[in-house]
Amino acid sequence: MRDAGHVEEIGRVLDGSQTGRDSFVSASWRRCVELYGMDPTRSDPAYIVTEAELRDHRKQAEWMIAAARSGLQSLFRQVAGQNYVLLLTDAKGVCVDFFGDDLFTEDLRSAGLYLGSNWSEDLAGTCGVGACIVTQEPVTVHQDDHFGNAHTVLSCTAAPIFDSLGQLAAVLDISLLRSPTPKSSQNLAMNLVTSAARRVEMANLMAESPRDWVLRLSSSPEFLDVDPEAAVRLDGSGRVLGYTRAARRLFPEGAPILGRGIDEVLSIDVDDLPDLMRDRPTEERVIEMRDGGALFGHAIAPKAPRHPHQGMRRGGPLAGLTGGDPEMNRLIGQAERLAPGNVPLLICGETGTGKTKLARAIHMSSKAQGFISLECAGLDPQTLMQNCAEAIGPTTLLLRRIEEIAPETAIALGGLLDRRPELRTLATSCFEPSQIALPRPLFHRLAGCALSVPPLRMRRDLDWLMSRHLRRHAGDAVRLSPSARAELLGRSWPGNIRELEQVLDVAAALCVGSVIDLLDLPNPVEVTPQIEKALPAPSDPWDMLEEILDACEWNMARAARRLGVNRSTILRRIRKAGLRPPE
Ligand SMILES: Nc1ncnc2c1ncn2[C@@H]1O[C@H](COP(=O)(O)OP(=O)(O)OP(=O)(O)O)[C@@H](O)[C@H]1O
Repeated sequence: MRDAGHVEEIGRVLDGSQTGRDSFVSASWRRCVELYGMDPTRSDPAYIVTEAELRDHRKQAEWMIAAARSGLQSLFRQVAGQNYVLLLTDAKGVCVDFFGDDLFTEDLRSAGLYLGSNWSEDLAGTCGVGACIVTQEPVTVHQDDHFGNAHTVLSCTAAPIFDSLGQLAAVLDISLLRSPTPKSSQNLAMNLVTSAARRVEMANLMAESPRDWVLRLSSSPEFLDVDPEAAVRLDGSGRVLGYTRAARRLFPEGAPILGRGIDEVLSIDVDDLPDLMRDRPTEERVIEMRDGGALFGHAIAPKAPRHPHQGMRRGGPLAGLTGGDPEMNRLIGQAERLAPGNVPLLICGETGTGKTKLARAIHMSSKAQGFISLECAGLDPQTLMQNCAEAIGPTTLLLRRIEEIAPETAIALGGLLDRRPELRTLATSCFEPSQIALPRPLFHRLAGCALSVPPLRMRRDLDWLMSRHLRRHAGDAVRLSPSARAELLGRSWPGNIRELEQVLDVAAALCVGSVIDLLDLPNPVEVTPQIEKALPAPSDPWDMLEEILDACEWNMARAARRLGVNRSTILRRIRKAGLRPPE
């Protein structure tokens, strides 16, 4: 009776009645009859391609099968024991990979759920894979949503997988031989299959992008690094070379995406990508969208650049750091010449002047492939070693605020650099080189050349920095009134560019309309000498003298070598500190 009712309902839909079916199902039924000339009363068996045809289909889909395999395996593990079967079909609907429970092989075969079955709509009628190919959207075709009577026991949920150029490449289908009657019972299957399809697209994009930047995006900071929602692959000038399906939403509906500049839709350009790398806290990796809203970004640098300097926009990431200030131009000139070599660099300057940004730009202009960034305050020797253990080949080791390194970590670092010549250090410090309290040998290992970043109050490109920040973070329309601009140009900026950015962000949020006026500017925060005094003093390696002596079994010569001083200094310090060797 159910079969007769099904045929009768198809008839009513063809006559234009609404029967409560999803509209994509009704549309598919109409295509089956009117376009493919199918008869709902016939129970046609599944269409299986020949062995030779299957080999061809699998060969063409080889790259997708490889990209999808581990995703499918983990999805199958999640649904193990629940009678689901997973199919990966190519864009024509032919099943090229298959995961099912061996117990049901015969049942699955007779339902057409196995390798080589063709689920395109014109052969199989309304079905999950077929409807997904036509609509290019995830769908559930549940029981008598199917057109042919042969399939009305099945429930099929399918999601499309797109290649990085936006073309449909495959369909991932999760099917049940027997399912509960409500279609909503398949909501979980829908979530599983769409997430798995998204991950396959991500894996595919990553696999084809070792020489390009990839920007991963997520609306939730918690999932940014582990399971991002979308990703784009970018060339050296920030143009889109590839994308996952979910990244479409960033771009205007219907407009082409490939070749567009990422700065057209997000408030960043290619020079900002190093600031979005994983070593930065997630909450600092916020990207504003041109049409409002914000996303969290995770940029992955090319593993093997096409050529150390090739591919980046003319001038490269270093040139993007100056707006014509003569001191900055001189510094950038030095950095450009030093970047490709292996000389360890010590980058000094006040807080917020852009030392870290300069270090990242130097890394991007170097031959190094790996990039490790560590904050020295609180860094223990184990964490240092663990972070460096996985580095293979030429690697940049960025040590932020080297003046805060603990003595035992400084000792470990010296040993590490001895053993691992492929690590090139870039160290930053808020102190002048002469004020940095480090054992001499280590200091010289880190400071092959010292670069000094000028404070903002000395820079003559403040105007350029302000306009650039406003353009990227507040939108093209927002500008400064002449009096607000004059006030900002006259400030002393103890917090340097970081402070400037915060002042502009606050002003842009407070201003009414698109002009920032004097009253919109937050008052400058002056750091008083008392506050400065309260800041922790740089750590002193002599505080660790006893531990160092213990580690050297009280051998004065060894301890002297570790601390980079002579034996008599060690003896003098031992006396001064009243230390005694253990009994
Ligand atoms: N040349 C520049 N052009 C534009 N923005 C810059 C430039 N240099 C730094 N910035 C911005 O200024 C902020 C501070 O930069 P960064 O973290 O590199 O400073 P820093 O000197 O390393 O600070 P600290 O020593 O306090 O860690 C960041 O938001 C960075 O993007």
